Amino acid sequence: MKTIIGFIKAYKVPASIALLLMLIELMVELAQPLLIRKIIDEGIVESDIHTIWFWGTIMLLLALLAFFAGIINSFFSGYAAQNLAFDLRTALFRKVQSFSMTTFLRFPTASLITRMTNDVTQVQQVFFMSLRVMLRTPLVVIGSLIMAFYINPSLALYLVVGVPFLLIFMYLMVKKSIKQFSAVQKRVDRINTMIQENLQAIRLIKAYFRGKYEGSRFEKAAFLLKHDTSKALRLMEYIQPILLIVMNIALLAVLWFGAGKVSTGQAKIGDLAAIVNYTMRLTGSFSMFSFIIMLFSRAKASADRMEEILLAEDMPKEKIPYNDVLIEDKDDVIEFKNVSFHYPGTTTYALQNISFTCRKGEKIAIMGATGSGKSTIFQLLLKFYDCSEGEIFVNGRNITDWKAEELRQYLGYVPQQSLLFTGTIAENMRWGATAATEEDIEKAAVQAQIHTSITRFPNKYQTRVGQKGVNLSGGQKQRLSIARAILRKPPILLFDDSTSALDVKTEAALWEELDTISATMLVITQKIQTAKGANRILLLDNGTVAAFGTHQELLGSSTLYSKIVRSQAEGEKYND
Ligand SMILES: Nc1ncnc2c1ncn2[C@@H]1O[C@H](COP(=O)(O)OP(=O)(O)OP(=O)(O)O)[C@@H](O)[C@H]1O
Repeated sequence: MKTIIGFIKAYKVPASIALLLMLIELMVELAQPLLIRKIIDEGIVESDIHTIWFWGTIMLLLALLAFFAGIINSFFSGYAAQNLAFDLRTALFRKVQSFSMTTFLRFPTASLITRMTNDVTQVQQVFFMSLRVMLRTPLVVIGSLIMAFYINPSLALYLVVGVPFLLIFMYLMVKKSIKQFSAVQKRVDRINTMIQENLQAIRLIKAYFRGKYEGSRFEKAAFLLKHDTSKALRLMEYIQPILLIVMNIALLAVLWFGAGKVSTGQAKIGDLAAIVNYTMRLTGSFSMFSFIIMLFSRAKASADRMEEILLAEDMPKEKIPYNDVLIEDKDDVIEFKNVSFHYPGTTTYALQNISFTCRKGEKIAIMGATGSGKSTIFQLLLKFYDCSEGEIFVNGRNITDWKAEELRQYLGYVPQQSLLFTGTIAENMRWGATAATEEDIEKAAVQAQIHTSITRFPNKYQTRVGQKGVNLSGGQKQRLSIARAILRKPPILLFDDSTSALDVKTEAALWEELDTISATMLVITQKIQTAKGANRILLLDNGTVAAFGTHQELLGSSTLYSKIVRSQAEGEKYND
């Protein structure tokens, strides 16, 4: 909560103005029964029409003052609450961007989305309501009690009896409901996860005819959300009647004993009317509490969830000085020295004792069965994770001495899954190289074998690709991702099975073009044909190096490699 309060502090000026205006409303509210008392005792009882007119006009003017104070209060409260929501959302987004991969994977994506949307809205609403009415409610309670004592202490005592009981009762309710609303927000997370997964996998669901099954899964999650929300709200439903019972008993006592005092002359009729009026306001404020408790409990749960993100560990601050100067070219551009690695939270090694070197300008193919650790090699090279054991050198410098930003400028990465952003083709290509000219873009597209396809679109490079590039084929998306990486002209290119969707002819043409680029390349592939085009092949088996050498060398020395070659040759024969 402390962190969120830090954000609120930035709006102390508009919030203070709003609170000041709210105090004006409050004072008018508390003055009304006093004025009523005056009108009854000095006007009605004394049959003085002038006094009735005078105090009646004052009452009207005060009501107008409260009306305008309320309008201006809404403006300032709205301004502060909207800006708070903006600040929280952007801070959360920036924080998530700064996460290390380990921290990022700790939070389900849908939960991050809920926290940046729904949770922020909960806090925004409560902040607005606090400045408008929430803080007024306890003040009305305190103010009404003080005024009642001021008018007639012995009658006011009847009101005081119930208040401590109600306060303790409400404290216990808040404690319980915060827990229940945290559970509700978790259910919202779950629903968001399901929606996200389903919309992404809509083709698969249709193809497998699993719409009904997914529908019933969603129904179950939606039912649990409804169930938990009702449970949390039910708690609130108990509060209202209990508050009303206690306060109505107090009101009856005031009326009963008040009537006695009026008849014996110990109190005036106006006093009794004013105290009854304060009691009604007190009751109204207490019943507002149940609503406030609900909003507050929900917002507290949301604030805690946001705080979890804001205080989560981000990438360790790098103490390495930024090295703008191009690093001296070394013959061995990449070197893995006895590298072992297991993902955080697991004990099984994804890579074990990996050693290999890649020379400048060389193209190395990385092969191996699925799960053998190929992509993990790239994850380590990109410094998404630190090695558990061993060392990695890029251009002779240990990557622990590379600033992540500098290293990633040096590496062009084409991920396994082609990801495109909503925008035009040109925007997608320029995404990693903002200074690229139109000629640069076209050249990269030609090299990536995508230029001809792009020119066939009516708007060519200005064609918009939908969410994740839905209007492009798998192969087109892969080539666009490759074009995006080579447009940055990095000295090292990493391809993670990025040509899997290409036909043999297009892929051959692609490598012919890419081979003219002077970059060093690491190419993860499943295809012997692609591997044959590389200078050397690194064959992984269950996280270890099974073989490393040229195609010919491996044919002679590695039974695993020969087996893969034979099986793919047979597959091709079968295809013919
Ligand atoms: N984020 C992660 N957390 C825990 N384990 C992981 C994670 N990513 C991968 N692994 C595990 O590490 C091992 C190597 O995975 P990796 O993705 O490197 O394999 P791969 O050879 O690239 O497979 P594929 O060809 O299917 O892409 C696998 O056993 C995998 O389950």
